[in-house]
Amino acid sequence: MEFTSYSGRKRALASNTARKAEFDEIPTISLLGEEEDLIAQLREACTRVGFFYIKDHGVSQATIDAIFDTSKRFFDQDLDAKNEVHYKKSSILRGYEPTAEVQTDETKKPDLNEAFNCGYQPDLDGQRQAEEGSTRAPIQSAMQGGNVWPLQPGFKAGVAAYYSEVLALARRLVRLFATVLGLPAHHFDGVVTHPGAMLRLLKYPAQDPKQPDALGIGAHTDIECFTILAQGRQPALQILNVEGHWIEAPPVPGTFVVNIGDMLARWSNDTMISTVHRVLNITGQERYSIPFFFGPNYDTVVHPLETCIAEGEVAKYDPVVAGDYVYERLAKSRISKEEAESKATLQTAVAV
Ligand SMILES: O=C(O)CCC(=O)C(=O)O
Ligand SMILES: [Fe+2]
Repeated sequence: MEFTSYSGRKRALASNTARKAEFDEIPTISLLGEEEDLIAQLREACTRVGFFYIKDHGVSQATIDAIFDTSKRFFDQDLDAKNEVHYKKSSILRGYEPTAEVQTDETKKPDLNEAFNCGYQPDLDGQRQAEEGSTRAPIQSAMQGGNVWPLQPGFKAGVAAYYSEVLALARRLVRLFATVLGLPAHHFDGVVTHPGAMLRLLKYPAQDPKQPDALGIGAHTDIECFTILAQGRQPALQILNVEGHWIEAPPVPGTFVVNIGDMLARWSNDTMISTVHRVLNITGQERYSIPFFFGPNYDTVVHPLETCIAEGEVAKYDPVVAGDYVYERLAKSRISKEEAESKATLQTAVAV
């Protein structure tokens, strides 16, 4: 058996069922660790597994509990209220995704989850700084546009509180990852000022264990640089390890799951690995989760870093504008090719 992800990579699949992870198969890393040790642990996790838990991350439990509560109240509304912010009303695929409208794995049925997506806007960023006038010509990307917000009282405030805290954590991870890649810690600071960072609220129904062709979310690799995932109480996330076995990544109180996405794999010339994962919720109960997908400012040109190309090696990927890459990948599992092609802003000149 084989699985081909959107990035074109093929991965071997040994079987279709998941087993419990062996101790240390998905490492847990404390962010309070001493810097040198922390970098060594992150290097190991990012280059060998692509998935790990972080603890002592600094995001308050009260904020996490509040966003899960906000999420539940959003999904509890009737379909008409949720469809007011349907993602097809947004030019950049933000808003509400009803169940079975997104097909992440083309070999399976559409995903069972319902979702709500929103992206960066300055009032969600507690660390925002006035930007200095840039001298370079602006690069347009296909992700130009804004969020859509439901009318639900307290929704935006609840999202903003969580988004701001998790964004600060993401910027901290960016500096640690820069160090892991042999760069100065502040190397990426200038390209994460208004980052392509998408927060996604997810609700998975309890699925029929006898219908394995429909998944909560089909097997995939994430699009952006890395994901910080808050899991609710139900274990359902599975990751495909290097031997081709599905292993469970259950929720662990006090932790987030962090995984590397395809954009950072490209940027690091595959030094960091983007690991296939899926959600199969056969717990008999509804499941909620909240991933935060972090990437650079959408106008950033991402091409393999010199420090990641060893002597005698070549860059494995062509340059991409971050926003174009994200739009193209989101569109692939959401809208028809014709709809995507008719989008005027997609005619972006890639100036390198
Ligand atoms: O819900 C989860 O645990 C994971 C969700 C996920 O993989 C995604 O939205 O990309
Ligand atoms: Fe994912």
